[in-house]
Amino acid sequence: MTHEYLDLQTVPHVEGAVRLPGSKSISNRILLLSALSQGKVDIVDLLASDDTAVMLAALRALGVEWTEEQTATGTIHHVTGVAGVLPNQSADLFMGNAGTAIRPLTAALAVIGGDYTLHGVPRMHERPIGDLVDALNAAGTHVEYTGNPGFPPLHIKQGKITSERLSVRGDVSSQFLTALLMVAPLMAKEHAITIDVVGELISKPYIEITLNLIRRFGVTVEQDGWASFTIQPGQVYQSPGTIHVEGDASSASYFLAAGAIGGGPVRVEGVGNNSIQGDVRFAAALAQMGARITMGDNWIEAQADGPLKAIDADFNHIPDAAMTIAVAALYADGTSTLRNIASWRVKETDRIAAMAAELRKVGATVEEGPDYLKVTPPAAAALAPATIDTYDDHRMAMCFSLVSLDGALRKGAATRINDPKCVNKTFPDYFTAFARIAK
Ligand SMILES: O=C(O)C1=C[C@@H](OP(=O)(O)O)[C@@H](O)[C@H](O)C1
Ligand SMILES: C=C(OP(=O)(O)O)C(=O)O
Repeated sequence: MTHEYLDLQTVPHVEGAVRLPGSKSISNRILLLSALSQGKVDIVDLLASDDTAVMLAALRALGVEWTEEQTATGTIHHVTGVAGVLPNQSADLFMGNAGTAIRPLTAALAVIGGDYTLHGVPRMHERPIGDLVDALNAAGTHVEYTGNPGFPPLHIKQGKITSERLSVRGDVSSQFLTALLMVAPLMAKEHAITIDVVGELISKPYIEITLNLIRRFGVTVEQDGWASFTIQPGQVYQSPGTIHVEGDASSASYFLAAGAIGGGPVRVEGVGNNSIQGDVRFAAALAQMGARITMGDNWIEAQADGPLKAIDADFNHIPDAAMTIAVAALYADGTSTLRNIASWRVKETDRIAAMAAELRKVGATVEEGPDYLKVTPPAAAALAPATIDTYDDHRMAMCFSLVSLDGALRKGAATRINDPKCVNKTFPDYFTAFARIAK
C-alpha cells in the first residue's frame, strides 16, 4: 500500500484542448495482430502505459522483435511479425492487470502451444478467465490453473485444436470472444472455424473494434448477428504496413465531462466521428445530460449549457466511460441511474462498490445493486471535501479528479486523491493534462 497522494484545489472553470494518449484497446490488439502477422508493421502513436508495457514485454519474451523510434511528431513501433510461429516455445509472462493483454495472449499461446505461464498482480488473479479457458480446452487446447480454478495464474502446455466449432460465454467479459476471434485464423488452417456465443454478449462495441482491426490485417470474419462468427480457412494475417492508433475514447470521457460540468469548452483531439471505439458514444450520454457537444472527424468538444440533467440509462455498451457518468451525476439536478453495468464488479476493483463508497464521501446518496447504481447528489450547494481511495483503479483516480470542479448547480470540493499513480495503467500523464485545463 503506497501512501502517496495528490491534493486538488477547487477549480472554478475549465477550458482548453487535450491531445489524447493512444487507445489501450486498439494498442494491445494491434500489437498482438502485428506479432501474429506476416511482415513488418509500423505502429504510430501506440499508447505508452502499464497495459501496453506488459504486452510489449510479453512479445519480446516470446521472441517477437520490435523496436521503438521517437520522431518529431510522436513514436513509431516497428514490429516484425512471426506469421503465427513463435521463436520461444517457453516463457513466463507477467501481465500486470491488463485484461486486453492476458485474455488474447492466453488464446494465442493455447492455440499455438508450448510451455507458458501467465500471471499478474493480485487483482488479476481475482479477475475471471474461466469462460475463455473452457472454450479453448473444450476445443482441444491444454490450459491449466495453477491457483484458483477459473482465474489466473495459468500454465499453458501443448494441445491441439480438434473442433471446428467453439462456444464461449459472452456475459462476463467480451474480451473472451475478442481473444478467440483474434486467434481464429490460427485455428482455421484446413477447415472453417465457427465461434458461437452462449448467453448474452456484453460490451458489444469492443467486438466491433476487434473485427475492424482483424479486417485491417487482411482477415474476413463472417458474422451472424452477435450469435456466431465464422472464419474461412486459409486466411493469414498480413501486415497493413503502417497503422495509426486513435486517441483513447475512454480517456476522453474525463475531459468531456469536465467541460460539461465546469464550463468549457474543452476539446479532446484524437477521437471523433471517424472513431472505431464505442466509448465515443459517451458524448451522446453527456448530451442527454444537457451538455453542448460538437464533433469533427478527429475531435470532440464539450461545453456546459446550463445545469446538468439527471440521466437514467443502460450503459452496457460503454462500461468504462460510464464510470465518468456516475461522477458527473454529482452535478445533476436529480437522481441518476446507471443500469446493466454488472461487469464493473470484475474489473480493476469491484467498481460498483468502490464508486458507491467514494461518491458517498463527497455527500451523495447512493443505492448499489448487483448490476446498477443510483446516484443522488447532495442537497448542499457544494460537494464535501474528501480523501478519495482509488483501489488501484486508474478510472477511480481519473473520475474523482472531477469532484474538484465547480458546476452550475453545485460547487466542487478540495479533494485528496490517494495513490494517483494508478493512472499509469492507461494514462500516465493524466493529472498534468487535467491541470492544464483547470483555470
Ligand atoms: O476489449 C477491450 O478492449 C475491453 C473490453 C471491456 O471489457 P469487458 O468486455 O470485460 O466489459 C472494457 O471494459 C475494457 O476496458 C477493454
Ligand atoms: C476494465 C479495464 O481494463 P482491462 O483491459 O484490464 O479489462 C479498464 O481499462 O477500465
